[in-house]
Amino acid sequence: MTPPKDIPYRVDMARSVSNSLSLSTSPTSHFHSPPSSFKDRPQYNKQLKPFQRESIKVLLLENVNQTGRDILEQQGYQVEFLKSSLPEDQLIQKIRDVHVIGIRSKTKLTENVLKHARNLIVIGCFCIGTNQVDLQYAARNGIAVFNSPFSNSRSVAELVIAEVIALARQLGDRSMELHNGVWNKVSNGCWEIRGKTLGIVGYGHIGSQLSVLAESMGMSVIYYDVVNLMSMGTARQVSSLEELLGAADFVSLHVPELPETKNLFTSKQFEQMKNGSYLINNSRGSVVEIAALVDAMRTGKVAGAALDVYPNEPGGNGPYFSNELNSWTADLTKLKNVILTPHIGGSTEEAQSAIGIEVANALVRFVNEGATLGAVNMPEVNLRSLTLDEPNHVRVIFIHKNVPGVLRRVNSILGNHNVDKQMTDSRGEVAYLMADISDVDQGEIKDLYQSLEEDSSRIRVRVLY
Ligand SMILES: NC(=O)c1ccc[n+]([C@@H]2O[C@H](COP(=O)([O-])OP(=O)(O)OC[C@H]3O[C@@H](n4cnc5c(N)ncnc54)[C@H](O)[C@@H]3O)[C@@H](O)[C@H]2O)c1
Ligand SMILES: O=C(O)[C@H](O)COP(=O)(O)O
Repeated sequence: MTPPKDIPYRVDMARSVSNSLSLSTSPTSHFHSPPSSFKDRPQYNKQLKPFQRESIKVLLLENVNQTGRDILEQQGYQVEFLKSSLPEDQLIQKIRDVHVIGIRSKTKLTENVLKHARNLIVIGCFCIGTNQVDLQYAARNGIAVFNSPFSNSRSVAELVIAEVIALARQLGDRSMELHNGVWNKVSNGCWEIRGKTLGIVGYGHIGSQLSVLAESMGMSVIYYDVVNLMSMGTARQVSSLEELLGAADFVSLHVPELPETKNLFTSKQFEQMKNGSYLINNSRGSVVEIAALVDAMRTGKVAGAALDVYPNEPGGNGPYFSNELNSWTADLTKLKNVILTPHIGGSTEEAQSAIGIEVANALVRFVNEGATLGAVNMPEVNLRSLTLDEPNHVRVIFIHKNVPGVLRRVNSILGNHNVDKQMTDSRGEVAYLMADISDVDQGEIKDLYQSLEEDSSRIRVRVLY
């Protein structure tokens, strides 16, 4: 593995550089050991060096909204912005030096990519889903991951409502025909949605929002979820997916990508659906086996489908939706009453603007203050504002393996100073300690840092001053 060059310390713009220590890496020092085993990593071999906010390098992929870019640039960070995601080899090159990366649903931050990220401290998913990131690997290497849990939920729910009506009225086909000069006025197989039953699979942020909208348009709503939930309005939770499929005229999927939701819909589930019902998938492409859907539509079992997500999706805009990407593409695109959209469920001005603000602010709080509130892979730890303007105040962040004896050792190190406040929490194998300490002379910061670095439980140390 490649060595880390810098560990981002908080930059205190008010402090003169001459007051600060500096951190540089020897060419022989190294980086994280294979995280799964938490093997001892070679120790960092460096001198403390504070760097300015301007030292923080941020890579934003996939056209992250301007709101998020503005927030990060206003901090003085170096922000590189790209409109699309990157293939793995290019991503590995780019991720080597950055401290922060912002992505959306396309960029795969696998172990193979992350192990090259020698300076990375935080990942921002400017979307809801985090399935594209190896969250465990990131946590075990002290890399926090943030997302925006519900800023695009309403946008997705509204799209589903549009799709329910569009499928019921075969709008896609009629529009396509007229674009091709064909007048085809039909009522056969076209329906009102009033009084029809919508079956929602996954009743979380999006599913429950959809429930409210559907009821307000006169639909009956049933839902299936693996947890017991409070129903919105007069919606009713059913006890099995099979029960839902046997009763719903429209089935809409809103589950996350998980091992349990992979191919949740295969020929068995299509068989269980009502004759002439409709399927809508705005969740993840892995949830539906498309070849089975194609079969179910050819037999007429399913009367229409709207898909926004696919097993393989292109990394950027262009003529890439072909059989090369997914072998069933040609079959699917020939079917009648199939609405295909390019993963735009959350793509509205409102959603993208809100996500940009939410995730960028979380990144700034983490980089500048170490706060992990809202992190999806780390314990949530926060302390009230830093008092670094006061002389000799330091914030210590110690991300470590969740094993016995660490607090005793760490507190004996911190106890040489005055611990003003401290918080620690753990999540699985990883624990996060944050402490504000005073009575620390500038000359003592290096020793403090190195003592923590040398602890066998250490995943990552940051000293903000
Ligand atoms: N198309 C898009 O642009 C778009 C936009 C936003 C989100 N999404 C996708 O939609 C998913 C759902 O979003 P959300 O915000 O509603 O998530 P959420 O976490 O709020 O809700 C998901 C619900 O699914 C339930 N669930 C999990 N496994 C299940 C299973 N096997 N069977 C039934 N229910 C199950 C959970 O208990 C939870 O209630 C996201 O994970 C994301 O992948 C897509
Ligand atoms: O997870 C999400 O929020 C959606 O899938 C949207 O992803 P996107 O930001 O890549 O459009």
